[in-house]
Amino acid sequence: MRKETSLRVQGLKKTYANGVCALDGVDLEVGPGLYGLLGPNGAGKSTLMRTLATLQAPDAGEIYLDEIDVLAQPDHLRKRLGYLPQHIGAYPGVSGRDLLTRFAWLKGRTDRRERQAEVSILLERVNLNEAAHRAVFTYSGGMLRRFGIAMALIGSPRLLIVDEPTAGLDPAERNRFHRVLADVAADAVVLLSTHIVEDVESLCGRLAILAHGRILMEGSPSELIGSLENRLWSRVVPRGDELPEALHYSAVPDGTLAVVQAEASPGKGFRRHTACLEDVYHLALAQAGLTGAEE
Ligand SMILES: Nc1ncnc2c1ncn2[C@@H]1O[C@H](COP(=O)(O)OP(=O)(O)OP(=O)(O)O)[C@@H](O)[C@H]1O
Repeated sequence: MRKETSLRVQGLKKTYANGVCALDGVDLEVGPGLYGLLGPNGAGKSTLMRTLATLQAPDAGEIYLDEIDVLAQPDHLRKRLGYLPQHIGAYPGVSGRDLLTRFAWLKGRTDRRERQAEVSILLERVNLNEAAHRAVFTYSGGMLRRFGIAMALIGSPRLLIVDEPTAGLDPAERNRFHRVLADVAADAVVLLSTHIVEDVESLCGRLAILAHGRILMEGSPSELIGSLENRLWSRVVPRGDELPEALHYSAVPDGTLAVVQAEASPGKGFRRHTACLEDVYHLALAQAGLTGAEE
């Protein structure tokens, strides 16, 4: 039986040459299953993902995979890593099966029969069997993302890093993609970076909220949501009326829904609001003195 994989990060810091501090002392502990990394644009998610994938070095901090020091021994992680970046390049004319076969060869699958068998299993797993003969550049956005997962899964990685995978996917493709990820997470550590709160709420056993290069909150969706129980109120403010100060606002057909954090009702027209992960996300940003997207 495989030993359970775990990833541990301590005090990770990264400041780019232009002076932007993208990681400001990140601590994380991630076990098997799907772990969500949620944060606004510019929070430092991709920097953290690239650093964990050993594609760039941090200025300070430590990364351990299964108690092995990754910065001292990057090959230990690389041999066990599957990485799906934000963008997959285009490969004109090459079919899905051929491209995957080439990547398998590059990853050291030198035995032809084993390579072919692994490629077939992966195409099946991401539901691309029927499109395997088609050129990859004809794939839809969703098919491309699933193809990316198949590429990342060559060699059965124990750590899969997935950077903002569902942007631009229609609901059916998003669901298909989620099922593939959940299936992979059954026996690997999957780190999913996104700014789509619903993806994390429905998929991830644990999550961290990152902003300005710092972890603001960490826990399971139910723990984090539970901490807001009976503390939220909401009111639909008709269009044109003055908005109350609120944790966050969203457009609804009759005007604007204002969600407020308060121990007792903040005023006329407010009702108890059932907390969801989006409320937690906004609270984390508000407590850090931030709102929505960062400059
Ligand atoms: N190579 C780089 N050189 C200089 N600054 C960079 C570089 N890469 C990222 N940054 C800056 O570092 C900060 C964090 O960027 P990063 O891409 O890690 O955030 P993110 O959370 O992935 O954002 P997004 O959701 O928009 O992709 C941003 O302010 C960004 O402009």
